[in-house]
Amino acid sequence: MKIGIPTEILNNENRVALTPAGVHTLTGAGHEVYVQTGAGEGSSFSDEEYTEAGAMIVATAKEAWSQELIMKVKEPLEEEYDYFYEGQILFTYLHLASHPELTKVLVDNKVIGIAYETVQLPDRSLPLLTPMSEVAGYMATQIGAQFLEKTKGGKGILLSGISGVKRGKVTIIGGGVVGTNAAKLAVGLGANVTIFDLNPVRLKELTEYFGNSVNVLMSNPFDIAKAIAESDLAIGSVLIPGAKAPVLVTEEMVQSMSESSVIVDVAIDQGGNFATSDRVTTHDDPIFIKHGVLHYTVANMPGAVPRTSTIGLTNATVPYALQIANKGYEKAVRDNDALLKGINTIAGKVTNQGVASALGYDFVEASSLIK
Ligand SMILES: NC(=O)C1=CN([C@@H]2O[C@H](COP(=O)(O)OP(=O)(O)OC[C@H]3O[C@@H](n4cnc5c(N)ncnc54)[C@H](O)[C@@H]3O)[C@@H](O)[C@H]2O)C=CC1
Ligand SMILES: CC(=O)C(=O)O
Repeated sequence: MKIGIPTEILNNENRVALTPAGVHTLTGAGHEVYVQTGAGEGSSFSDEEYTEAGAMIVATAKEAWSQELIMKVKEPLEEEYDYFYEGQILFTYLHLASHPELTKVLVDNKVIGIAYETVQLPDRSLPLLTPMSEVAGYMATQIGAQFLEKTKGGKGILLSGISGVKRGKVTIIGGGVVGTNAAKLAVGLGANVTIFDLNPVRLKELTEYFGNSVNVLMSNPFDIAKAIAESDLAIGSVLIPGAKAPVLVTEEMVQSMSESSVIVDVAIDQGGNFATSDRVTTHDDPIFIKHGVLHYTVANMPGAVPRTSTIGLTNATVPYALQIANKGYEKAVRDNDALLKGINTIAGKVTNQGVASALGYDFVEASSLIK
């Protein structure tokens, strides 16, 4: 199969969909990989390294986009919509529930949109989201700690505290991959950490994992309101796969936070968990202030640590890309239910229940549209 790797064009998106090692695996299996010149630069992979791994370097985005299978990192931007064509296989993060225009263009052009974030194993885990969630979880605490510094606009709190001075409070809503990694770093810094989750099994796992170093609580509006009011740093990491993110922190709760506290709404890529997260920010200009609280709502946080993220992403995606390329997408998804769950659009239909409900499309089972 012919595989295209365009350069990412989102603000400070320095990741690329494949490392040279990933290219080597695909070309070794007999596929042709076309990498747009410079696509790996942000992750410190040169055109020469891609060539050595067996890729062909192409000069333009159009050439990369005109292949059969397009592998990307982020959801396409408006400037890229003209590259869509009927039957094209697009394998990338899509987050369609919060992107109605992109959904319409994919549907109108009958693109086969396979979203990394909805590929789901039988145990309900999300193997192509997990590596970037690990990154974003660690970053959420790291970034939150930085923006609590007075020089960055924060209230001037050191999360660890010092002898004789109390430590900072961190509240994490959603104890999945992002939430757990955010908590690991916050505990490491010595903060007073509370995690909320709704799933009793997950609550038990978190309690066993963290012991007494974290307060693990059942998610409900009453206790979330109390925790948020006392938080120096609040992190949003609740996901319902495919669907628009649930808003669990109301505007009133944000108003109850003290001046210059910090919110990092990691779930912003699906719309965000805070009622006040009304815009997506960029790495160039990551913060806005509402009710005196700093909001960080960057939807491509791992783009800031591209070397780690590109390698982690490629490790996860290549086995699936190989199945699509070796068998063709129809047989690949028939043989692998996890990959079937990744299909969000096909033949002009929306095939993810969460996306269909969020955007008002009829939901059609992907399996009914696969030969
Ligand atoms: N902004 C960025 O750059 C990035 C954003 N993300 C996003 O972060 C979000 C979280 O991702 P993961 O941690 O991988 O998901 P996950 O599926 O591992 O975790 C979600 C957790 O939310 C819990 N949950 C569901 N409903 C809840 C409720 N009402 N209250 C409390 N908890 C509830 C689930 O039980 C689960 O433990 C996703 O939207 C993902 O796309 C991930 C990576 C990068
Ligand atoms: C998950 C996602 O959208 C990202 O890593 O940018």
